[in-house]
Amino acid sequence: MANAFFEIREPENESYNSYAPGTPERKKLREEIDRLKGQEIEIPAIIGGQKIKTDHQQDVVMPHNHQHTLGSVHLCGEKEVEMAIEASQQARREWADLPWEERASIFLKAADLITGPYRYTMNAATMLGQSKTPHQSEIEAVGELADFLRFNAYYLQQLYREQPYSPDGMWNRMEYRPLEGFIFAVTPFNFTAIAGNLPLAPALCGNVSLWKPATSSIYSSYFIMKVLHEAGMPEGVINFLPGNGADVGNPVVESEHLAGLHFTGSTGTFQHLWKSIADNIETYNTYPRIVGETGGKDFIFAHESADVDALVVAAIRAAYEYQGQKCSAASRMYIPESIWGSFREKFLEEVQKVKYGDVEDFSNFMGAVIDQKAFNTITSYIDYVQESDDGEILFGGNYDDSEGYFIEPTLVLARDPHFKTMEEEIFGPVLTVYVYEDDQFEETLQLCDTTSPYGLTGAIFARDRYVLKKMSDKLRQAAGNFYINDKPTAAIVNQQPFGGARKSGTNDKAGSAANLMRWMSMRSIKETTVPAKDWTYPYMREE
Ligand SMILES: NC(=O)c1ccc[n+]([C@@H]2O[C@H](COP(=O)([O-])OP(=O)(O)OC[C@H]3O[C@@H](n4cnc5c(N)ncnc54)[C@H](O)[C@@H]3O)[C@@H](O)[C@H]2O)c1
Ligand SMILES: N[C@@H](CCC=O)C(=O)O
Repeated sequence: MANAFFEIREPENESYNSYAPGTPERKKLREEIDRLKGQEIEIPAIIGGQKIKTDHQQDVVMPHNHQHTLGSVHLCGEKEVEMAIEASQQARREWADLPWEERASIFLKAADLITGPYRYTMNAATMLGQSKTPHQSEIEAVGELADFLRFNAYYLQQLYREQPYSPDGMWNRMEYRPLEGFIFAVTPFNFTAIAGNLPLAPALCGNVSLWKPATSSIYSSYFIMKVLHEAGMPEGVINFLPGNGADVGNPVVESEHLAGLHFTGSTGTFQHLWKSIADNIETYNTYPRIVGETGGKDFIFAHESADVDALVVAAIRAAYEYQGQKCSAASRMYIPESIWGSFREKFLEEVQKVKYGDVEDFSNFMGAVIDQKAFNTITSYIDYVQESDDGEILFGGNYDDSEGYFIEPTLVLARDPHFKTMEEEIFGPVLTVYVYEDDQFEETLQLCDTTSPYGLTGAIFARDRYVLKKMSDKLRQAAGNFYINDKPTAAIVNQQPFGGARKSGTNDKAGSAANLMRWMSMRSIKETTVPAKDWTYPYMREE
Protein backbone atom coordinates (compact mmCIF):
# COMPACT_ATOMS: atom_id res chain seq x y z
CA MET A 1 0.00 0.00 0.00
CA ALA A 2 1.19 3.52 -0.73
CA ASN A 3 2.14 5.67 2.25
CA ALA A 4 0.20 8.66 1.01
CA PHE A 5 -3.31 9.71 -0.02
CA PHE A 6 -3.11 10.14 -3.75
CA GLU A 7 -5.39 12.64 -5.43
CA ILE A 8 -7.16 12.48 -8.81
CA ARG A 9 -7.99 16.02 -9.87
CA GLU A 10 -11.53 16.70 -11.06
CA PRO A 11 -11.54 15.97 -14.82
CA GLU A 12 -12.98 18.13 -17.57
CA ASN A 13 -15.15 16.77 -20.35
CA GLU A 14 -13.14 15.83 -23.42
CA SER A 15 -13.50 18.44 -26.16
CA TYR A 16 -14.55 17.31 -29.63
CA ASN A 17 -12.75 17.64 -32.93
CA SER A 18 -14.88 19.46 -35.51
CA TYR A 19 -13.64 17.59 -38.62
CA ALA A 20 -14.47 20.72 -40.60
CA PRO A 21 -13.00 21.03 -44.11
CA GLY A 22 -9.30 21.94 -44.07
CA THR A 23 -8.65 20.74 -40.50
CA PRO A 24 -5.78 18.31 -39.86
CA GLU A 25 -8.11 15.96 -37.96
CA ARG A 26 -10.29 15.55 -41.03
CA LYS A 27 -7.31 14.35 -43.04
CA LYS A 28 -6.19 11.97 -40.26
CA LEU A 29 -9.67 10.51 -39.90
CA ARG A 30 -9.91 9.85 -43.64
CA GLU A 31 -6.52 8.15 -43.58
CA GLU A 32 -7.61 5.92 -40.71
CA ILE A 33 -10.88 5.03 -42.46
CA ASP A 34 -8.88 4.00 -45.54
CA ARG A 35 -6.45 1.97 -43.43
CA LEU A 36 -9.20 0.07 -41.62
CA LYS A 37 -11.18 -0.53 -44.80
CA GLY A 38 -8.08 -1.83 -46.55
CA GLN A 39 -7.65 -4.77 -44.18
CA GLU A 40 -9.74 -7.59 -42.77
CA ILE A 41 -9.29 -8.48 -39.13
CA GLU A 42 -10.10 -11.63 -37.21
CA ILE A 43 -11.81 -10.93 -33.89
CA PRO A 44 -11.29 -13.66 -31.30
CA ALA A 45 -12.81 -14.08 -27.85
CA ILE A 46 -10.37 -12.89 -25.17
CA ILE A 47 -10.43 -15.04 -22.06
CA GLY A 48 -7.86 -14.75 -19.30
CA GLY A 49 -5.89 -12.53 -21.66
CA GLN A 50 -5.68 -15.30 -24.29
CA LYS A 51 -7.09 -14.95 -27.80
CA ILE A 52 -9.54 -17.81 -28.28
CA LYS A 53 -10.82 -18.93 -31.67
CA THR A 54 -14.02 -20.95 -31.96
CA ASP A 55 -15.48 -23.08 -34.72
CA HIS A 56 -18.36 -20.64 -35.20
CA GLN A 57 -17.40 -17.54 -37.21
CA GLN A 58 -19.44 -14.68 -38.64
CA ASP A 59 -18.59 -11.86 -41.06
CA VAL A 60 -18.35 -8.31 -39.75
CA VAL A 61 -19.82 -5.92 -42.33
CA MET A 62 -20.58 -2.22 -42.72
CA PRO A 63 -24.29 -1.28 -42.36
CA HIS A 64 -24.05 1.34 -45.14
CA ASN A 65 -22.29 -1.08 -47.51
CA HIS A 66 -23.09 -4.60 -46.41
CA GLN A 67 -21.02 -6.18 -49.15
CA HIS A 68 -17.87 -4.78 -47.59
CA THR A 69 -16.37 -7.09 -44.99
CA LEU A 70 -14.30 -5.55 -42.21
CA GLY A 71 -13.35 -8.93 -40.82
CA SER A 72 -14.82 -11.89 -39.01
CA VAL A 73 -15.68 -12.65 -35.41
CA HIS A 74 -15.43 -15.88 -33.43
CA LEU A 75 -18.67 -16.56 -31.58
CA CYS A 76 -18.67 -18.13 -28.12
CA GLY A 77 -20.87 -20.73 -26.46
CA GLU A 78 -21.00 -22.71 -23.24
CA LYS A 79 -17.40 -23.94 -23.38
CA GLU A 80 -15.95 -20.43 -23.69
CA VAL A 81 -18.30 -19.14 -20.98
CA GLU A 82 -16.97 -21.80 -18.59
CA MET A 83 -13.40 -20.85 -19.47
CA ALA A 84 -14.19 -17.18 -18.86
CA ILE A 85 -15.80 -17.84 -15.48
CA GLU A 86 -12.75 -19.84 -14.44
CA ALA A 87 -10.36 -17.13 -15.67
CA SER A 88 -12.32 -14.39 -13.93
CA GLN A 89 -12.32 -16.24 -10.63
CA GLN A 90 -8.58 -16.79 -10.86
CA ALA A 91 -8.00 -13.09 -11.48
CA ARG A 92 -10.52 -11.89 -8.90
CA ARG A 93 -8.57 -11.77 -5.66
CA GLU A 94 -5.39 -10.23 -6.99
CA TRP A 95 -7.39 -7.54 -8.81
CA ALA A 96 -9.54 -6.81 -5.74
CA ASP A 97 -6.45 -6.54 -3.55
CA LEU A 98 -4.72 -4.09 -5.86
CA PRO A 99 -4.73 -0.58 -4.26
CA TRP A 100 -7.48 1.50 -5.85
CA GLU A 101 -5.07 4.08 -7.24
CA GLU A 102 -3.23 1.35 -9.16
CA ARG A 103 -6.53 0.24 -10.71
CA ALA A 104 -7.56 3.81 -11.45
CA SER A 105 -4.29 4.55 -13.22
CA ILE A 106 -5.12 1.90 -15.84
CA PHE A 107 -8.43 3.66 -16.54
CA LEU A 108 -6.82 7.08 -16.77
CA LYS A 109 -4.24 5.71 -19.16
CA ALA A 110 -6.94 4.05 -21.28
CA ALA A 111 -8.75 7.42 -21.51
CA ASP A 112 -5.59 9.15 -22.68
CA LEU A 113 -4.95 6.42 -25.26
CA ILE A 114 -8.49 6.88 -26.60
CA THR A 115 -8.21 10.65 -26.86
CA GLY A 116 -4.59 10.41 -28.05
CA PRO A 117 -3.04 7.72 -30.25
CA TYR A 118 -6.29 5.73 -30.67
CA ARG A 119 -8.56 8.70 -31.34
CA TYR A 120 -8.93 8.24 -35.08
CA THR A 121 -9.06 4.45 -34.76
CA MET A 122 -11.93 4.58 -32.27
CA ASN A 123 -13.74 7.15 -34.38
CA ALA A 124 -13.20 5.39 -37.73
CA ALA A 125 -14.04 1.94 -36.32
CA THR A 126 -17.35 3.24 -34.95
CA MET A 127 -18.14 5.05 -38.21
CA LEU A 128 -17.49 1.95 -40.29
CA GLY A 129 -18.91 -0.71 -37.98
CA GLN A 130 -21.96 1.17 -36.69
CA SER A 131 -22.54 3.67 -39.53
CA LYS A 132 -22.02 6.85 -37.54
CA THR A 133 -21.08 10.22 -38.97
CA PRO A 134 -17.72 11.70 -37.84
CA HIS A 135 -19.51 13.91 -35.32
CA GLN A 136 -21.73 11.21 -33.85
CA SER A 137 -18.73 8.94 -33.54
CA GLU A 138 -16.46 11.60 -32.03
CA ILE A 139 -18.92 12.62 -29.30
CA GLU A 140 -19.25 9.13 -27.95
CA ALA A 141 -16.59 6.63 -29.11
CA VAL A 142 -13.95 9.21 -28.14
CA GLY A 143 -15.57 11.88 -25.93
CA GLU A 144 -18.09 9.95 -23.85
CA LEU A 145 -15.93 6.85 -23.47
CA ALA A 146 -12.97 8.89 -22.20
CA ASP A 147 -15.33 10.86 -19.92
CA PHE A 148 -16.70 7.62 -18.41
CA LEU A 149 -13.17 6.43 -17.67
CA ARG A 150 -11.91 9.69 -16.18
CA PHE A 151 -14.98 10.72 -14.19
CA ASN A 152 -15.58 7.23 -12.80
CA ALA A 153 -12.01 7.17 -11.45
CA TYR A 154 -12.68 10.56 -9.83
CA TYR A 155 -16.06 9.44 -8.40
CA LEU A 156 -14.44 6.31 -6.98
CA GLN A 157 -12.01 8.46 -5.04
CA GLN A 158 -14.88 10.61 -3.71
CA LEU A 159 -16.86 7.53 -2.65
CA TYR A 160 -13.95 5.97 -0.82
CA ARG A 161 -13.60 9.21 1.12
CA GLU A 162 -17.13 8.80 2.55
CA GLN A 163 -16.48 7.55 6.08
CA PRO A 164 -18.74 7.19 9.12
CA TYR A 165 -18.65 9.22 12.36
CA SER A 166 -16.39 8.00 15.16
CA PRO A 167 -17.12 9.09 18.75
CA ASP A 168 -14.38 8.99 21.40
CA GLY A 169 -13.05 5.54 22.12
CA MET A 170 -13.55 4.00 18.74
CA TRP A 171 -12.62 4.33 15.09
CA ASN A 172 -15.46 3.53 12.67
CA ARG A 173 -14.48 2.80 9.13
CA MET A 174 -16.24 1.90 5.90
CA GLU A 175 -14.66 -0.44 3.42
CA TYR A 176 -16.04 -0.60 -0.13
CA ARG A 177 -15.52 -4.21 -1.15
CA PRO A 178 -15.98 -5.51 -4.68
CA LEU A 179 -18.71 -8.13 -5.11
CA GLU A 180 -17.86 -11.79 -4.62
CA GLY A 181 -18.06 -13.31 -8.08
CA PHE A 182 -18.14 -11.74 -11.53
CA ILE A 183 -20.26 -9.07 -13.22
CA PHE A 184 -21.99 -9.96 -16.48
CA ALA A 185 -21.85 -6.92 -18.78
CA VAL A 186 -24.27 -7.14 -21.73
CA THR A 187 -23.95 -4.25 -24.14
CA PRO A 188 -26.03 -2.73 -26.98
CA PHE A 189 -24.92 -1.98 -30.52
CA ASN A 190 -25.59 1.71 -30.57
CA PHE A 191 -22.95 3.31 -28.34
CA THR A 192 -19.26 2.35 -28.24
CA ALA A 193 -19.01 4.35 -25.00
CA ILE A 194 -21.74 2.31 -23.31
CA ALA A 195 -20.14 -0.91 -24.55
CA GLY A 196 -16.92 0.09 -22.83
CA ASN A 197 -18.47 1.48 -19.68
CA LEU A 198 -20.58 -1.51 -18.70
CA PRO A 199 -17.73 -3.99 -18.09
CA LEU A 200 -15.33 -1.25 -16.97
CA ALA A 201 -17.31 0.61 -14.28
CA PRO A 202 -17.57 -2.55 -12.11
CA ALA A 203 -13.92 -3.41 -12.85
CA LEU A 204 -12.80 -0.02 -11.58
CA CYS A 205 -14.44 -0.91 -8.25
CA GLY A 206 -12.33 -4.08 -8.06
CA ASN A 207 -14.70 -6.52 -9.78
CA VAL A 208 -14.00 -8.87 -12.66
CA SER A 209 -16.30 -8.88 -15.72
CA LEU A 210 -17.58 -11.17 -18.42
CA TRP A 211 -18.42 -8.88 -21.33
CA LYS A 212 -20.90 -9.93 -24.01
CA PRO A 213 -20.76 -7.21 -26.69
CA ALA A 214 -23.44 -6.88 -29.36
CA THR A 215 -22.36 -8.78 -32.47
CA SER A 216 -23.48 -5.93 -34.72
CA SER A 217 -21.00 -3.51 -33.10
CA ILE A 218 -18.22 -6.00 -32.44
CA TYR A 219 -15.72 -4.08 -34.56
CA SER A 220 -15.38 -1.04 -32.24
CA SER A 221 -15.71 -3.26 -29.14
CA TYR A 222 -12.61 -5.17 -30.21
CA PHE A 223 -10.62 -1.93 -30.39
CA ILE A 224 -11.64 -1.17 -26.80
CA MET A 225 -10.04 -4.49 -25.81
CA LYS A 226 -6.89 -3.45 -27.67
CA VAL A 227 -6.78 -0.15 -25.78
CA LEU A 228 -7.26 -1.94 -22.45
CA HIS A 229 -4.44 -4.32 -23.26
CA GLU A 230 -2.15 -1.41 -24.03
CA ALA A 231 -3.26 0.37 -20.85
CA GLY A 232 -2.10 -2.62 -18.81
CA MET A 233 -5.40 -4.24 -17.82
CA PRO A 234 -4.42 -7.52 -16.16
CA GLU A 235 -5.47 -10.82 -17.74
CA GLY A 236 -8.83 -12.20 -16.67
CA VAL A 237 -10.27 -8.91 -15.39
CA ILE A 238 -12.30 -8.22 -18.54
CA ASN A 239 -13.21 -11.37 -20.47
CA PHE A 240 -14.51 -10.63 -23.96
CA LEU A 241 -17.19 -13.06 -25.16
CA PRO A 242 -18.67 -12.22 -28.57
CA GLY A 243 -21.66 -14.39 -29.33
CA ASN A 244 -25.38 -14.72 -29.82
CA GLY A 245 -27.37 -13.59 -26.80
CA ALA A 246 -28.69 -16.85 -25.44
CA ASP A 247 -25.56 -18.87 -26.35
CA VAL A 248 -23.56 -16.74 -23.93
CA GLY A 249 -26.34 -15.55 -21.61
CA ASN A 250 -27.83 -18.92 -20.67
CA PRO A 251 -24.69 -20.52 -19.25
CA VAL A 252 -23.67 -17.27 -17.56
CA VAL A 253 -26.88 -16.88 -15.55
CA GLU A 254 -26.56 -20.49 -14.37
CA SER A 255 -23.21 -19.82 -12.68
CA GLU A 256 -23.04 -19.67 -8.88
CA HIS A 257 -20.44 -16.89 -9.30
CA LEU A 258 -22.80 -14.41 -10.97
CA ALA A 259 -22.69 -11.37 -8.69
CA GLY A 260 -24.19 -8.72 -10.93
CA LEU A 261 -25.73 -7.87 -14.29
CA HIS A 262 -24.79 -4.58 -15.94
CA PHE A 263 -27.10 -4.38 -18.93
CA THR A 264 -28.06 -1.90 -21.61
CA GLY A 265 -30.36 -2.91 -24.44
CA SER A 266 -34.00 -3.58 -25.09
CA THR A 267 -36.62 -3.91 -22.39
CA GLY A 268 -37.52 -7.42 -23.60
CA THR A 269 -33.96 -8.76 -23.26
CA PHE A 270 -33.57 -7.16 -19.83
CA GLN A 271 -36.81 -8.66 -18.57
CA HIS A 272 -35.77 -12.06 -19.91
CA LEU A 273 -32.42 -11.86 -18.11
CA TRP A 274 -34.02 -10.65 -14.87
CA LYS A 275 -36.48 -13.58 -14.97
CA SER A 276 -33.64 -16.06 -15.67
CA ILE A 277 -31.74 -14.71 -12.67
CA ALA A 278 -34.85 -15.02 -10.53
CA ASP A 279 -35.31 -18.64 -11.70
CA ASN A 280 -31.74 -19.42 -10.61
CA ILE A 281 -31.78 -17.42 -7.38
CA GLU A 282 -30.95 -20.42 -5.20
CA THR A 283 -27.81 -21.09 -7.25
CA TYR A 284 -25.91 -17.93 -6.42
CA ASN A 285 -23.40 -17.34 -3.66
CA THR A 286 -24.61 -13.76 -3.29
CA TYR A 287 -27.74 -11.94 -4.52
CA PRO A 288 -26.79 -10.55 -7.95
CA ARG A 289 -27.06 -6.79 -8.34
CA ILE A 290 -29.21 -6.02 -11.38
CA VAL A 291 -28.66 -2.76 -13.24
CA GLY A 292 -30.34 -2.25 -16.60
CA GLU A 293 -30.91 0.73 -18.88
CA THR A 294 -33.42 -0.16 -21.56
CA GLY A 295 -35.86 1.16 -24.15
CA GLY A 296 -37.67 4.46 -24.52
CA LYS A 297 -40.46 6.29 -26.30
CA ASP A 298 -38.98 9.71 -25.87
CA PHE A 299 -41.06 12.82 -26.38
CA ILE A 300 -40.94 16.47 -27.30
CA PHE A 301 -43.89 18.43 -25.94
CA ALA A 302 -44.46 21.95 -27.23
CA HIS A 303 -46.63 24.67 -25.71
CA GLU A 304 -48.16 27.44 -27.80
CA SER A 305 -45.48 29.83 -26.43
CA ALA A 306 -42.64 27.64 -27.81
CA ASP A 307 -39.91 29.05 -30.05
CA VAL A 308 -40.75 27.28 -33.32
CA ASP A 309 -37.27 27.61 -34.87
CA ALA A 310 -35.68 25.97 -31.82
CA LEU A 311 -38.36 23.28 -31.88
CA VAL A 312 -37.61 22.40 -35.49
CA VAL A 313 -33.87 22.07 -34.86
CA ALA A 314 -34.44 19.95 -31.74
CA ALA A 315 -36.86 17.68 -33.59
CA ILE A 316 -34.55 17.07 -36.55
CA ARG A 317 -31.50 16.41 -34.42
CA ALA A 318 -33.25 14.33 -31.78
CA ALA A 319 -35.26 12.21 -34.19
CA TYR A 320 -32.76 11.60 -36.99
CA GLU A 321 -29.21 11.84 -35.66
CA TYR A 322 -27.70 8.36 -35.68
CA GLN A 323 -30.79 7.32 -37.65
CA GLY A 324 -33.00 7.54 -34.54
CA GLN A 325 -31.05 4.66 -32.96
CA LYS A 326 -30.33 6.44 -29.70
CA CYS A 327 -32.35 5.23 -26.74
CA SER A 328 -32.89 8.97 -26.14
CA ALA A 329 -34.13 9.70 -29.70
CA ALA A 330 -37.34 11.72 -29.94
CA SER A 331 -39.97 9.55 -31.56
CA ARG A 332 -43.22 11.25 -30.55
CA MET A 333 -44.13 14.89 -30.49
CA TYR A 334 -47.08 16.89 -29.17
CA ILE A 335 -47.72 20.24 -30.87
CA PRO A 336 -50.58 22.71 -30.31
CA GLU A 337 -52.80 23.56 -33.25
CA SER A 338 -51.83 27.27 -33.06
CA ILE A 339 -48.16 26.65 -33.97
CA TRP A 340 -48.57 23.46 -36.01
CA GLY A 341 -48.76 25.31 -39.33
CA SER A 342 -45.55 27.26 -38.85
CA PHE A 343 -43.76 24.24 -37.38
CA ARG A 344 -44.82 22.04 -40.28
CA GLU A 345 -43.70 24.56 -42.88
CA LYS A 346 -40.25 25.09 -41.30
CA PHE A 347 -39.74 21.43 -40.52
CA LEU A 348 -40.49 20.34 -44.10
CA GLU A 349 -38.24 23.07 -45.45
CA GLU A 350 -35.32 21.89 -43.28
CA VAL A 351 -35.78 18.12 -43.36
CA GLN A 352 -35.55 17.99 -47.12
CA LYS A 353 -31.97 19.29 -46.76
CA VAL A 354 -31.04 16.31 -44.58
CA LYS A 355 -28.72 14.01 -46.54
CA TYR A 356 -28.20 10.39 -45.74
CA GLY A 357 -25.94 7.71 -47.19
CA ASP A 358 -22.39 6.42 -46.86
CA VAL A 359 -20.80 7.95 -43.75
CA GLU A 360 -17.53 8.40 -45.64
CA ASP A 361 -19.29 11.22 -47.46
CA PHE A 362 -18.92 13.85 -44.75
CA SER A 363 -21.79 15.91 -46.12
CA ASN A 364 -24.24 13.28 -44.87
CA PHE A 365 -26.18 13.89 -41.67
CA MET A 366 -27.27 10.25 -41.38
CA GLY A 367 -25.93 6.80 -42.26
CA ALA A 368 -27.64 3.42 -42.40
CA VAL A 369 -29.51 1.52 -39.68
CA ILE A 370 -27.51 -1.22 -38.04
CA ASP A 371 -28.61 -4.44 -39.77
CA GLN A 372 -31.24 -6.30 -41.75
CA LYS A 373 -33.29 -7.13 -38.66
CA ALA A 374 -33.49 -3.47 -37.60
CA PHE A 375 -34.24 -2.43 -41.19
CA ASN A 376 -37.14 -4.91 -41.37
CA THR A 377 -38.59 -3.82 -38.02
CA ILE A 378 -38.42 -0.10 -38.76
CA THR A 379 -39.81 -0.41 -42.28
CA SER A 380 -42.68 -2.57 -41.00
CA TYR A 381 -43.79 0.48 -38.97
CA ILE A 382 -43.57 2.67 -42.08
CA ASP A 383 -45.64 0.11 -44.02
CA TYR A 384 -48.16 0.05 -41.18
CA VAL A 385 -48.59 3.83 -41.39
CA GLN A 386 -48.99 3.66 -45.19
CA GLU A 387 -51.88 1.26 -44.74
CA SER A 388 -53.56 2.98 -41.81
CA ASP A 389 -56.35 5.57 -41.76
CA ASP A 390 -55.17 6.97 -38.42
CA GLY A 391 -51.71 7.96 -39.58
CA GLU A 392 -50.23 9.76 -42.56
CA ILE A 393 -46.65 10.11 -43.77
CA LEU A 394 -45.89 13.82 -44.19
CA PHE A 395 -42.28 13.35 -45.19
CA GLY A 396 -40.01 10.43 -46.11
CA GLY A 397 -41.16 6.84 -45.88
CA ASN A 398 -38.74 5.52 -48.53
CA TYR A 399 -36.22 2.83 -47.84
CA ASP A 400 -33.71 0.65 -49.68
CA ASP A 401 -31.47 -2.14 -48.42
CA SER A 402 -29.81 -3.10 -51.70
CA GLU A 403 -26.43 -1.53 -50.82
CA GLY A 404 -26.81 -0.43 -47.22
CA TYR A 405 -29.70 -0.41 -44.74
CA PHE A 406 -30.95 3.06 -45.63
CA ILE A 407 -34.19 4.56 -44.39
CA GLU A 408 -35.29 8.08 -45.22
CA PRO A 409 -35.96 10.43 -42.29
CA THR A 410 -39.70 10.07 -41.86
CA LEU A 411 -42.38 12.29 -40.32
CA VAL A 412 -45.75 10.76 -39.45
CA LEU A 413 -48.89 12.64 -38.49
CA ALA A 414 -51.05 10.68 -36.03
CA ARG A 415 -54.74 11.44 -35.80
CA ASP A 416 -55.09 9.21 -32.77
CA PRO A 417 -52.76 9.97 -29.80
CA HIS A 418 -52.64 6.21 -29.17
CA PHE A 419 -51.60 5.43 -32.73
CA LYS A 420 -49.09 2.55 -32.82
CA THR A 421 -46.13 4.78 -33.72
CA MET A 422 -46.97 7.12 -30.81
CA GLU A 423 -46.71 4.23 -28.34
CA GLU A 424 -44.08 1.69 -29.39
CA GLU A 425 -40.29 2.06 -29.52
CA ILE A 426 -39.29 1.94 -33.22
CA PHE A 427 -35.57 2.68 -32.85
CA GLY A 428 -35.23 4.21 -36.28
CA PRO A 429 -35.62 7.56 -38.05
CA VAL A 430 -39.39 7.82 -37.64
CA LEU A 431 -40.93 10.74 -35.76
CA THR A 432 -44.68 10.86 -35.12
CA VAL A 433 -46.51 14.10 -34.36
CA TYR A 434 -49.85 14.49 -32.64
CA VAL A 435 -51.48 17.91 -32.97
CA TYR A 436 -53.63 18.91 -29.98
CA GLU A 437 -56.19 21.66 -29.51
CA ASP A 438 -54.61 24.53 -27.53
CA ASP A 439 -57.34 24.33 -24.88
CA GLN A 440 -56.54 20.62 -24.37
CA PHE A 441 -53.05 21.43 -23.04
CA GLU A 442 -53.42 19.80 -19.60
CA GLU A 443 -55.25 16.74 -20.92
CA THR A 444 -52.51 16.29 -23.52
CA LEU A 445 -49.81 16.48 -20.84
CA GLN A 446 -51.65 13.68 -19.11
CA LEU A 447 -51.71 11.74 -22.39
CA CYS A 448 -48.00 12.23 -22.85
CA ASP A 449 -47.34 10.94 -19.33
CA THR A 450 -49.46 7.82 -19.72
CA THR A 451 -49.19 6.83 -23.39
CA SER A 452 -46.06 4.67 -23.22
CA PRO A 453 -44.72 2.35 -20.52
CA TYR A 454 -41.29 3.99 -20.70
CA GLY A 455 -39.71 6.87 -18.78
CA LEU A 456 -36.35 7.61 -20.38
CA THR A 457 -36.00 11.07 -21.96
CA GLY A 458 -38.33 13.94 -22.76
CA ALA A 459 -38.18 17.60 -23.72
CA ILE A 460 -40.56 20.48 -23.18
CA PHE A 461 -40.62 23.70 -25.18
CA ALA A 462 -42.25 26.92 -23.93
CA ARG A 463 -41.36 30.53 -23.17
CA ASP A 464 -43.84 31.02 -20.34
CA ARG A 465 -42.19 30.18 -16.99
CA TYR A 466 -45.48 29.26 -15.21
CA VAL A 467 -46.21 26.88 -18.05
CA LEU A 468 -42.72 25.34 -17.91
CA LYS A 469 -43.20 24.73 -14.19
CA LYS A 470 -46.57 23.09 -14.79
CA MET A 471 -45.18 20.85 -17.57
CA SER A 472 -42.21 19.86 -15.47
CA ASP A 473 -44.45 18.92 -12.53
CA LYS A 474 -46.96 16.95 -14.60
CA LEU A 475 -44.21 15.05 -16.42
CA ARG A 476 -42.06 14.41 -13.32
CA GLN A 477 -42.13 10.61 -13.72
CA ALA A 478 -42.22 10.59 -17.52
CA ALA A 479 -38.46 10.94 -18.05
CA GLY A 480 -35.25 10.29 -16.11
CA ASN A 481 -33.48 12.80 -18.37
CA PHE A 482 -35.68 15.85 -18.81
CA TYR A 483 -34.83 18.78 -21.08
CA ILE A 484 -36.23 22.30 -21.10
CA ASN A 485 -36.05 24.07 -24.45
CA ASP A 486 -33.48 21.58 -25.73
CA LYS A 487 -33.47 18.28 -27.60
CA PRO A 488 -33.81 15.11 -25.46
CA THR A 489 -30.56 13.51 -26.71
CA ALA A 490 -26.81 13.86 -26.15
CA ALA A 491 -26.45 13.70 -22.39
CA ILE A 492 -22.89 14.32 -21.24
CA VAL A 493 -21.08 12.52 -18.42
CA ASN A 494 -20.90 14.64 -15.24
CA GLN A 495 -23.42 17.10 -16.71
CA GLN A 496 -26.59 15.07 -17.25
CA PRO A 497 -26.14 11.61 -15.64
CA PHE A 498 -28.15 9.26 -17.82
CA GLY A 499 -30.97 6.78 -17.23
CA GLY A 500 -34.72 6.40 -16.86
CA ALA A 501 -37.28 4.55 -14.78
CA ARG A 502 -40.59 2.81 -15.49
CA LYS A 503 -39.89 0.25 -18.27
CA SER A 504 -36.75 2.16 -19.28
CA GLY A 505 -34.56 0.69 -16.59
CA THR A 506 -33.37 0.76 -13.03
CA ASN A 507 -32.19 4.37 -13.41
CA ASP A 508 -28.79 3.81 -11.84
CA LYS A 509 -27.40 6.70 -13.88
CA ALA A 510 -24.48 5.57 -16.02
CA GLY A 511 -21.37 7.66 -15.42
CA SER A 512 -22.21 8.64 -11.86
CA ALA A 513 -21.15 7.73 -8.34
CA ALA A 514 -24.62 6.17 -7.88
CA ASN A 515 -23.81 3.61 -10.57
CA LEU A 516 -20.45 2.75 -9.02
CA MET A 517 -22.17 2.14 -5.67
CA ARG A 518 -24.04 -0.78 -7.24
CA TRP A 519 -20.74 -2.61 -7.75
CA MET A 520 -19.61 -2.35 -4.15
CA SER A 521 -20.54 -4.25 -1.04
CA MET A 522 -19.84 -2.14 2.01
CA ARG A 523 -18.20 -3.50 5.13
CA SER A 524 -18.66 -1.47 8.35
CA ILE A 525 -15.69 -1.79 10.66
CA LYS A 526 -15.75 -0.70 14.31
CA GLU A 527 -12.49 -0.73 16.22
CA THR A 528 -12.63 -0.04 19.95
CA THR A 529 -9.50 1.55 21.34
CA VAL A 530 -9.88 0.48 25.00
CA PRO A 531 -12.25 -2.53 25.20
CA ALA A 532 -14.57 -2.97 28.20
CA LYS A 533 -13.25 -5.21 30.97
CA ASP A 534 -16.48 -5.46 33.02
CA TRP A 535 -19.66 -6.98 31.53
CA THR A 536 -22.05 -5.42 34.12
CA TYR A 537 -23.88 -2.06 33.78
CA PRO A 538 -24.22 0.70 36.44
CA TYR A 539 -28.01 0.23 36.79
CA MET A 540 -27.31 -3.26 38.12
CA ARG A 541 -25.38 -2.04 41.16
CA GLU A 542 -27.01 -2.20 44.62
CA GLU A 543 -28.55 1.08 45.95
N1 LIG B 1 -31.51 3.34 -21.60
C1 LIG B 1 -30.29 3.37 -22.13
O1 LIG B 1 -29.35 3.94 -21.58
C2 LIG B 1 -30.04 2.71 -23.45
C3 LIG B 1 -28.86 2.97 -24.15
C4 LIG B 1 -28.64 2.33 -25.37
C5 LIG B 1 -29.60 1.48 -25.90
N2 LIG B 1 -30.74 1.26 -25.20
C6 LIG B 1 -31.78 0.38 -25.75
O2 LIG B 1 -31.16 -0.72 -26.40
C7 LIG B 1 -32.00 -1.19 -27.45
C8 LIG B 1 -31.19 -1.33 -28.70
O3 LIG B 1 -30.05 -2.09 -28.48
P1 LIG B 1 -29.93 -3.60 -28.97
O4 LIG B 1 -30.70 -3.76 -30.24
O5 LIG B 1 -28.49 -3.94 -28.98
O6 LIG B 1 -30.72 -4.36 -27.80
P2 LIG B 1 -30.90 -5.93 -27.57
O7 LIG B 1 -31.72 -6.12 -26.34
O8 LIG B 1 -31.33 -6.61 -28.80
O9 LIG B 1 -29.41 -6.45 -27.31
C9 LIG B 1 -28.65 -5.94 -26.24
C10 LIG B 1 -27.60 -6.97 -25.87
O10 LIG B 1 -28.27 -8.09 -25.28
C11 LIG B 1 -27.77 -9.27 -25.86
N3 LIG B 1 -28.73 -10.36 -25.64
C12 LIG B 1 -29.86 -10.63 -26.31
N4 LIG B 1 -30.45 -11.73 -25.77
C13 LIG B 1 -29.66 -12.14 -24.75
C14 LIG B 1 -29.71 -13.22 -23.82
N5 LIG B 1 -30.70 -14.11 -23.82
N6 LIG B 1 -28.70 -13.34 -22.92
C15 LIG B 1 -27.69 -12.45 -22.90
N7 LIG B 1 -27.58 -11.42 -23.76
C16 LIG B 1 -28.56 -11.27 -24.68
C17 LIG B 1 -27.53 -8.86 -27.30
O11 LIG B 1 -26.74 -9.80 -27.96
C18 LIG B 1 -26.84 -7.53 -27.09
O12 LIG B 1 -25.49 -7.71 -26.74
C19 LIG B 1 -33.11 -0.18 -27.58
O13 LIG B 1 -34.25 -0.68 -26.96
C20 LIG B 1 -32.57 1.04 -26.83
O14 LIG B 1 -33.57 1.89 -26.32
C21 LIG B 1 -30.97 1.85 -24.00
N1 LIG C 1 -26.37 9.16 -23.71
C1 LIG C 1 -27.04 9.13 -24.96
C2 LIG C 1 -28.01 8.01 -25.09
C3 LIG C 1 -27.51 6.67 -25.09
C4 LIG C 1 -28.57 5.73 -25.53
O1 LIG C 1 -28.56 5.12 -26.57
C5 LIG C 1 -27.88 10.37 -25.16
O2 LIG C 1 -28.18 11.05 -24.20
O3 LIG C 1 -28.26 10.63 -26.29
